[in-house]
Amino acid sequence: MPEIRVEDLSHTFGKGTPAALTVLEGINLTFESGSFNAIVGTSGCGKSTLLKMMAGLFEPSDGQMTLDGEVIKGTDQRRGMVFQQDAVFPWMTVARNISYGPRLRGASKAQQREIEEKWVKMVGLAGFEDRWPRELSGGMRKRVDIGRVYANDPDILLMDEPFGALDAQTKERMQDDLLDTWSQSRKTVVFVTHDLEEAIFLADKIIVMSARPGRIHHIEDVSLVRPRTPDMRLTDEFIQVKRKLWGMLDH
Ligand SMILES: Nc1ncnc2c1ncn2[C@@H]1O[C@H](COP(=O)(O)OP(=O)(O)OP(=O)(O)O)[C@@H](O)[C@H]1O
Repeated sequence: MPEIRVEDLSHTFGKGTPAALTVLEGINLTFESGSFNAIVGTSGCGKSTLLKMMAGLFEPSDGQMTLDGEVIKGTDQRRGMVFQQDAVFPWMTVARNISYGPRLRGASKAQQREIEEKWVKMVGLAGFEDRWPRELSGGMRKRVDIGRVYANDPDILLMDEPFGALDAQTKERMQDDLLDTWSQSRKTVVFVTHDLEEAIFLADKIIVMSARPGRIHHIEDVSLVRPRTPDMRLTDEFIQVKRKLWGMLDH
C-alpha cells in the first residue's frame, strides 16, 4: 500500500556554511494509503520544501522519508508532482501532452490512444484533444497538467498549490473535479496550499505548520462526509474548523 512516512526529518539549506538556513525541524508524519492530506502554513514555513523532498527532488539533511518502507531517493514514476505553474509542453497537443509519460516509457500507439481517451475525459477536456496549449485557458492547462500526471498512474500525487494562480470560480470547479477524479482512483494525495477553505474542502487530514523553522503545529482530522459538495463550505462544521485553524496560523 502506498504510504509515506516522514521520520525525524529536519532540513538545513547550506548546512555547515555561514549561510545555513534551517527550514524544517523534527517532522514526523504518516500519509496513509488512499488518504487526501493538505499541508497549510504561512509563506516560507517549508511546505514546498517538504513536498519536493517527497517527490525526491532533493534529500533531507537529517531523518528520512519512506514509501512503503523504502527510503525515498530521487524521482520515480510512483510519485507524480503538480506544480503551481503548469508544466504543459506548448509544442504538443492536449492529447500528446497527456500521453507524454507513457510514450516515453514505450507505450504502443494503441495504449497511448487509450490513455489519452481516458484521461482527456476524466479531467474534463473532451473535445479539446487536438488543441494546442496556447488555445487553452489557465484552468484548462491545469487540467492537462493533472491529466498528464494521472496518466503516469502514480501511487502518490504531490500537489504544490496547483490552483493558486486561478480565479476563485475556476478554482472551486477544479477542486470539485479533483475530488471526483480522486474518489475514483483513491491515490494518496499530499496537497500544499495556504488557502484554508481549499484544505478543509479537499482533505481528510490537515497538517498545520508553524514557521521558522517549520514544525508540525497541529493535525486536524476533517470529518465532513464524502462526497463533498460546494454548499458544505457554508455549514457550521466547516466554518468552525476554519476559525480554529485560522487562529493557529502565524499572521
Ligand atoms: N534551494 C534553496 N536554497 C536555499 N533556501 C531555500 C531553497 N528553497 C527554499 N529555501 C528557503 O526555505 C524556506 C522555505 O521555503 P518553501 O518554499 O519550502 O516555503 P513555503 O512554505 O512553500 O512557502 P510559500 O507558501 O511562499 O510557497 C524559505 O525561507 C526559502 O527562502
